[in-house]
Amino acid sequence: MATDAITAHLAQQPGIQKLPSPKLTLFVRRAFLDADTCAALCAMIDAERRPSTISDHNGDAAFRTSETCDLPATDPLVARVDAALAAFTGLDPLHGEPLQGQRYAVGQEFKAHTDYFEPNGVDFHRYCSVAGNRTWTAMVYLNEPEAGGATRFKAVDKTIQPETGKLVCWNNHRPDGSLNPATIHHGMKVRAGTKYVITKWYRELPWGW
Ligand SMILES: O=C(O)CCC(=O)C(=O)O
Ligand SMILES: [Fe+2]
Repeated sequence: MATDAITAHLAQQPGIQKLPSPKLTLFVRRAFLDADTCAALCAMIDAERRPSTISDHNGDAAFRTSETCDLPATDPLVARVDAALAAFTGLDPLHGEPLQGQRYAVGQEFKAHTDYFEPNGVDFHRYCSVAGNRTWTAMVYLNEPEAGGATRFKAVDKTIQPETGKLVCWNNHRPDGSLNPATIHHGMKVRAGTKYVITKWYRELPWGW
């Protein structure tokens, strides 16, 4: 589906909320996943985590301090969540990167960044030569840390609080197809407890599954 068709499809989903901003196409759907599914995903993330990485290193070793888990697409639960994300968003599952989990302990964060790859960045070819750049991001909070851990979109002055099962998705491009710097967002420091999310990024072209 074309970008505009995805936006229209999302806008029709039950329970959807659209950010009222001309600068950023972003949707929130509370209780997208049930608590049992979220808990099972948290356990998978706990079992297989590794330090998170970034592209285009900027010299700040503390830029992304969380841990990441590559969730196996062959696992029935992961496959069900993947299919639910594709159906809800209308995005082509073949254009999706493998689903990932992210875990933030107290003090961990992912500083302000965009999810697309900078066309002039040193890592662009490495990450984008096969499937192109990222199009949409879908993220689901799997739990509620006791304090901190919100996601802040500073360009539109919007802060989203973690809530078990809450889906946030946004278009990394503007309606005219250009990359949208207003998608800049910060996974803020967890102050108490642990934060878990899943992230699903979609590409311009098939991922090559
Ligand atoms: O954890 C968050 O709130 C944001 C995560 C994020 O931006 C990412 O993984 O790209
Ligand atoms: Fe991000």
